Amino acid sequence: QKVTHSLCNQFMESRACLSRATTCFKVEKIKETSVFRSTTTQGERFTFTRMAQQPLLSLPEFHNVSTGALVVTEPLNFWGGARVKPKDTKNSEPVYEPATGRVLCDMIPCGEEEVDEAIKSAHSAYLKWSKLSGMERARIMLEAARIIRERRDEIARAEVANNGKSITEAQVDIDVAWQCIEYYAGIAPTLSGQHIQLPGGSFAYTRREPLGVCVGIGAWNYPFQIAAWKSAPALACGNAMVFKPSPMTPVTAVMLAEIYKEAGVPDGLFNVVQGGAETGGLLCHHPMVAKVSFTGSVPTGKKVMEMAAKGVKQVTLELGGKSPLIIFKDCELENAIKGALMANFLTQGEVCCNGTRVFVQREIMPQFLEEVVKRTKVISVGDPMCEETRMGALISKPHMEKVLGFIKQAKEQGAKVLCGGERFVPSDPKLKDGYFVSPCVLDNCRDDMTCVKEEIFGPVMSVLPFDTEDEVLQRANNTTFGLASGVFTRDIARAHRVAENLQAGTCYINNYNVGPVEVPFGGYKMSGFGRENGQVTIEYYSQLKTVVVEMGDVESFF
Ligand SMILES: NC(=O)C1=CN([C@@H]2O[C@H](COP(=O)(O)OP(=O)(O)OC[C@H]3O[C@@H](n4cnc5c(N)ncnc54)[C@H](O)[C@@H]3O)[C@@H](O)[C@H]2O)C=CC1
Ligand SMILES: C[N+](C)(C)CCCC(=O)O
Repeated sequence: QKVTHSLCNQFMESRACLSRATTCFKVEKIKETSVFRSTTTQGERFTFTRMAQQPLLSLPEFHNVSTGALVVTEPLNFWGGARVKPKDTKNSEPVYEPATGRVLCDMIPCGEEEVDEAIKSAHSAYLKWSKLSGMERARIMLEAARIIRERRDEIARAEVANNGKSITEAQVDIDVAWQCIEYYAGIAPTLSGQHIQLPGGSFAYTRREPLGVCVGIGAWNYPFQIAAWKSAPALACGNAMVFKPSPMTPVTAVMLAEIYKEAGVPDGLFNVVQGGAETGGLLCHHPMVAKVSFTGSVPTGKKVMEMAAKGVKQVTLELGGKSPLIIFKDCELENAIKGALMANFLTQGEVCCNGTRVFVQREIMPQFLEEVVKRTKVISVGDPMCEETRMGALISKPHMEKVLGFIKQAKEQGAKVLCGGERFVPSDPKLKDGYFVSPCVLDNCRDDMTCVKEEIFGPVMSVLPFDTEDEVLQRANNTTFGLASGVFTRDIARAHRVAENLQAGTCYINNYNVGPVEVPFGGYKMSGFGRENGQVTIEYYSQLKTVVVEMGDVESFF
């Protein structure tokens, strides 16, 4: 209510201010884009965004929601500027709150007709949005970033209820989301081409143009943040987007859609369709889609690429990893220990770039293990809505069982569990059916064990001893994945040499899992291609047109 009032006031003030100035400004409301444009008597154009032409869209009130209390009943699809009720509820699937195992809402997948409607809605918005200048797009995006900042807590709480991660982490995720939108808003006005001089006064220039309708397909580990990482560069370049969240986390993407709408984007610019593999397939095959950006597993990534290949659509793939973290004996041990914990236990270990193969130089192994185990044992696992909690619940019961299965298999293959690795039942009775696993450190690991080769996507750190730099580099690179890597050492030359020789899209030196939005993120090898974040991502959401201009006569051979 408070927000609604303050924005309405702002709007009324803007209108009042403009009507006071009617002698110099002709005000015209451009309905479709929700951008108010005014022309001065001198004919200069002045555009500003604001926005609330109607009472603001209602976001569910998540402010004080506690674990076990939220039930989501509003439709979770969004296109044409509004939430859309599903046409057919027959394939509905329950969505669980990971911390309690209780049903939070139903995920009702979109069928062919709905996907088609969403894509057509995106296309009509694209035709308007792509004609705005970068500055005009930027203003609206900055407003979206501001609204996210203002609603950080309620979005974070919804994310916690749906994903199970701790509120502290969810708040950071929401911050990263608005920072990403703010960052690309800053880049939007800088998009430009080149001017090339040719003989006889002729010349050519290049224009950076959008692709059209882009599809985003998200994973369940960072639901809101992934939607922002994909939509921000897409929108900055002048594209529209249809986003499909994971069927396990359908709740927060639609909040982003409402926020973009409130900020002033044309209806249809950012749409949400719910569904799983089938809906994803419909999106990838649709002839009006120009690009697919996917985050998820390697097998699904391959399918997405195959489907996109049929329509020669561009693809960005953010896939899994089994990243190495190399800790040399000359490191600052305290930081290396903190780095190893950050590399393994964020979001209950469900992070694609986690450094889950921790290579420790043999001489410092005893001190390293002692400290890491001591600190892992005191990680507070429990109610993810509590500020004190540091680790919440895994995404689903089957996923929890899969993670526990990996740990069992590791033991059978000779690994030693130094701590954790069991289902954890918090004392609070409402959490007794939650999907909690105590964070686990595995010793006595070998490179050929399943826990060292495969992505577990749970709170499991595998520790491996090494002796020399050459040996550890060879072992670290002996994987089909290549998303991230890390090295802890005080030797500056070694740090850069190791970074150069690790086959991965990111190498962290003396830290791990920091992800400022200014920095490109993406994989080598089977961890995918294309990048998210950073300036370079503009290249993945735009195309270059060359315009050649003849200033003389045509020279013809004929
Ligand atoms: N790179 C990353 O950040 C992530 C990696 N993973 C890995 O993947 C494993 C399985 O997790 P899932 O969520 O089941 O990943 P997934 O790869 O099956 O699903 C990711 C997204 O793709 C969609 N999808 C599934 N099949 C599709 C198809 N045929 N066409 C188009 N879209 C399709 C899903 O609905 C979801 O939105 C995890 O255990 C983990 O190892 C999972 C989540 C994130
Ligand atoms: C951990 N962080 C935020 C740096 C990267 C998350 C990427 C992902 O798993 O989708």
